[in-house]
Amino acid sequence: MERETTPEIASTFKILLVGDSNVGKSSILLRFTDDHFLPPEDTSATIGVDFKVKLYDLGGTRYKLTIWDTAGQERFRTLTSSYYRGAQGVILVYDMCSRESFEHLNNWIDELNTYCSNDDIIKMVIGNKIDKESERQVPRKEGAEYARKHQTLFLECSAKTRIGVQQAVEELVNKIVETPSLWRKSTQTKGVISIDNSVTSGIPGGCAC
Ligand SMILES: Nc1nc2c(ncn2[C@@H]2O[C@H](COP(=O)(O)OP(=O)(O)OP(=O)(O)O)[C@@H](O)[C@H]2O)c(=O)[nH]1
Repeated sequence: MERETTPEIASTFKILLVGDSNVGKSSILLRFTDDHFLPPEDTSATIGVDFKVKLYDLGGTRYKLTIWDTAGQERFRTLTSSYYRGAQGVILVYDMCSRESFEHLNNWIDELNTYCSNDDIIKMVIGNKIDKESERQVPRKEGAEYARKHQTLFLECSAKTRIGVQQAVEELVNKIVETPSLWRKSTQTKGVISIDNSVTSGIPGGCAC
């Protein structure tokens, strides 16, 4: 009988979730890693930073994703610059029912440009909560236009219904894989975090961004 072999991990990618408080970053992460959605009464604001690790197979190759969920609230953002270190991808999230969170994307892009010196980093803008279509404040077209202007990937999703979540991460990882200059550099550099499937409040690390 043939024995199945566990594929080797080809590379470890660090992906960040940033955006205003309450847009659904933690919910998107939970949906992606555990296919679960917490009701509003069970959610709480992220303090500092959390991350989850997920093994991810793409085109027969296995990658380890460390996905960092950063606090949207200003008062918890004391470690900001270190979040970006060693990241290959960043997901900028807004709530499509909140024009304010969409308009604040500029601040998040400014922060990214300030703290991340790696021009190759793959960016994706995500409009979350599309299950609340009747409360929409940001037309899809406007989100897509914004992304085009800033040369980022774009998707709308719902962490609640799971629509678009898997696709978002898949598109981002695909793009990272297609940009070897990003991850070759990082895997050759010491300090890439390697922690098994657990959620923990972490001290950000990794290589220089
Ligand atoms: N209807 C709906 N509600 C959502 C969705 N995603 C998140 N929520 C709700 O939005 C609220 C905020 O979600 P979080 O995931 O905690 O938001 P966050 O961006 O991580 O917030 P911070 O940790 O403060 O930065 C919670 O009440 C969630 O239940 C979604 O896709 N649809």
